[in-house]
Amino acid sequence: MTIANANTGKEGFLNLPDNAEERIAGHVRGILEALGEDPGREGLLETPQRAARMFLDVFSGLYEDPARHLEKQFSSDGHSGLVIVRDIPFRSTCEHHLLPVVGKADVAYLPDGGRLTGLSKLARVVEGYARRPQLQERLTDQVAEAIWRVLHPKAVLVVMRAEHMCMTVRGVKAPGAETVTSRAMGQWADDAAARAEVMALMRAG
Ligand SMILES: Nc1nc2c(ncn2[C@@H]2O[C@H](COP(=O)(O)OP(=O)(O)OP(=O)(O)O)[C@@H](O)[C@H]2O)c(=O)[nH]1
Ligand SMILES: [Zn+2]
Repeated sequence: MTIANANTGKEGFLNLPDNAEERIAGHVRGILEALGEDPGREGLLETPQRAARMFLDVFSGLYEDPARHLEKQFSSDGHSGLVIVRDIPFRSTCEHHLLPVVGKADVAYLPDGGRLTGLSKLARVVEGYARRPQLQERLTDQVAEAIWRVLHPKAVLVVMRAEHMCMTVRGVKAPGAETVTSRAMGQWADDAAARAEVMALMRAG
């Protein structure tokens, strides 16, 4: 499915616009010129094209549906306990400043007696949504909602911890400040004690 804005819709993704790399490179050249730099000097000659490839790489999640990774499912063979994959590293980009966000995600779900997905698929979903201009809150919601929608579990909990370079290299300059966001769905949204238990397991040594 293709929709107008991948980050305002709950599902879907964009088509890569025509000549995207060339157009981005032209704008990067314009930024360098506006800064008073000389885009013709040796060190900057290939920078517009290189930066364009970088943007297309870090925003590649706009052009895919990350939830599709969860469609690869298999039988739980009777396992009815929860599944946690923790400390999944991710890199995203804050949509306000276009600076990196670097962090870790803990993803947990309680299978509904039947289907499991591959562990790596949970990391692929995080990666896919992270590769968009993001708010950490929206990223957290998108990962939780994709698992809820595709796997139909009894419960989902996603916790993300990240450092925002826009708070580190500029502005308030608070290196080391960590932003923590969470989204619980299903049983864990309603049951605070169960949610606390999962959070304790996420952090257990
Ligand atoms: N809620 C939320 N805020 C974010 C995220 N990433 C960046 N921000 C914030 O977005 C805000 C943008 O605020 P503005 O006042 O418009 O921009 P600014 O003048 O550059 O703000 P300062 O960073 O305070 O200098 C800042 O407070 C950032 O810290 C995020 O993932 N979630
Ligand atoms: Zn920012």
